[in-house]
Amino acid sequence: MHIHHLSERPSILNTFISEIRDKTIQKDSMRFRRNIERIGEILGYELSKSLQYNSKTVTTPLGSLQMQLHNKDIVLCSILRAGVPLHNGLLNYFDTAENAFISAYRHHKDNPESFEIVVEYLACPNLENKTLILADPMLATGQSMVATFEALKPFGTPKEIHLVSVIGAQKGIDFVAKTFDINSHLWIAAIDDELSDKGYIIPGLGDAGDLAFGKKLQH
Ligand SMILES: O=P(O)(O)OC[C@H]1O[C@H](OP(=O)(O)OP(=O)(O)O)[C@H](O)[C@@H]1O
Ligand SMILES: O=c1cc[nH]c(=O)[nH]1
Ligand SMILES: [Mg+2]
Repeated sequence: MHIHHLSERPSILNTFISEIRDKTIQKDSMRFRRNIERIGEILGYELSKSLQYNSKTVTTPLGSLQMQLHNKDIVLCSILRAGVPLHNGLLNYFDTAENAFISAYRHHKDNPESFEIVVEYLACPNLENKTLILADPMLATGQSMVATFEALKPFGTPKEIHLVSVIGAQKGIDFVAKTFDINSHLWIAAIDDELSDKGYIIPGLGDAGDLAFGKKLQH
């Protein structure tokens, strides 16, 4: 898997990452969602440099020219709930993409430190020969990404796969790198070293779904 760690080189991206991490600024949920969306726009722009382009004729009022434009074969799939603002950011740029949504949540049985990933809702177009972008802002253990990938298999074989994430733990990245094809890509804004016993990224940012949409009751 090709790993593109985009904050390795400082840019305006760091401002948005610092705001979603900052324990005071992140409490403004509208700003939190918008920052995730802005990061999605930046990750989408960087990802776009690796897509396939074809020469197309563009006609202006004064003449015409050839331009390299990307194939409109993208399926954008995000994992509910925290994936929604990241999805919106990517869709701002890949505005003709087809869309897929999947729900994956951590179900804690008896022990709060152990959980399984439950996939319940899935709406997906045909993936055969498409460019699949899988988006989830947090890549902690990597289990949600892998469970999603498994659930999407009956919908066809994409010609290329791009994972997009905001913050990842090195352990989770190593796990997904083992599962996904060697030619797939991970576009990630920041990589942290640690994962807590409860599967939280350290220093991370906390619970992205709760910060974007509010606390949920466990059921
Ligand atoms: O890499 P993993 O260990 O699988 O963890 C990452 C998952 O955790 C978060 O979702 P969460 O379960 O908190 O659901 P939510 O979006 O509804 O808050 C996040 O959005 C990922 O889907
Ligand atoms: O640190 C983490 C891990 C999983 N999900 C989150 O929202 N945050
Ligand atoms: Mg959550």
